[in-house]
Amino acid sequence: MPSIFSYQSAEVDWCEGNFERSTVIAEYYNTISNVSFFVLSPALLYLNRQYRQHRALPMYVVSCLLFCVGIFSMYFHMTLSYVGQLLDELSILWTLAVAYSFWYPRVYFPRFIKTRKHFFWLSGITTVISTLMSFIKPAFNAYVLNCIAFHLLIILTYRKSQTLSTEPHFSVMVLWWVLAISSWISDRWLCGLWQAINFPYFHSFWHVLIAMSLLYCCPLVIYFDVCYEMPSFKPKLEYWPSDSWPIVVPYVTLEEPHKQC
Ligand SMILES: CCCCCCCC/C=C\CCCCCCCC(=O)N[C@@H](CO)[C@H](O)/C=C/CCCCCCCCCCCCC
Ligand SMILES: [Ca+2]
Ligand SMILES: [Zn+2]
Repeated sequence: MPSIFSYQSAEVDWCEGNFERSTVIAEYYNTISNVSFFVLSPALLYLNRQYRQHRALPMYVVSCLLFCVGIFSMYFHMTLSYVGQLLDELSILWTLAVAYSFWYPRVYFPRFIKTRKHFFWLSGITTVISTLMSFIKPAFNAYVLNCIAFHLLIILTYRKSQTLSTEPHFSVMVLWWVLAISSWISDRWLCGLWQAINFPYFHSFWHVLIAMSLLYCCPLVIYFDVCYEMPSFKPKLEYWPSDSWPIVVPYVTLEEPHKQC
């Protein structure tokens, strides 16, 4: 019986051929494309440094977890092991749980939850139970995670409809997310077709595209947090290196005077 650490012991195998470019890395492009997460987390911390000064704990914890997502995803695609798959999925689950605990809007708390501390406990208990359940059918976990991402998108859509000033930024985030999820589904469901045309690389595109959508999603979460939870500041979306460049990285700065959200 193979060990849970052994190569190819995972329930899923992505479309890219195994060991085609290396004898130690099972899926070469799926492994190296996770570098996107190693760029994403320091970029978030550096660009949103003004906000980080006021919300140090959430920013450091989420950035560290995103870095861990990159490490575990690399390990998974390198080995295609059962442990790798669970580490990959559980790191995503815990990152989402921590982000929800810190930033989920108070107005959408269930009726029986009165404070963020109570919400923290609710998220913690739900996540521990989900972690235990994730061992039942690991291949199913990814679909649940994508449903949580869709829920996050709905929450952000409600928030955006209340503060129209984020309009183009929001649309660009949705565009990156649609491209990302289309790549993930293509790789999962249409692998035969991509292998027939000798282009089975859509899962590595997913890694880059979901990191791009997170580059837009995180400043949006920060923007709404400043609007609703930090009344003495006014958030402003800025773009690095400059507004006029074709590809930009958004971030949030804080202005002190009156609030207009
Ligand atoms: C101020 C900060 C707020 C941040 C909130 C966002 C928290 C995001 C949490 C996790 C993101 C990680 C996603 C990358 C996964 C890459 C690893 C991977 O490819 N895993 C696959 C197997 O290799 C696995 O099948 C993937 C399963 C699906 C995961 C779904 C993740 C959803 C991420 C949410 C992104 C939001 C984008 C914006 C649109 C609403
Ligand atoms: Ca494969
Ligand atoms: Zn992956």
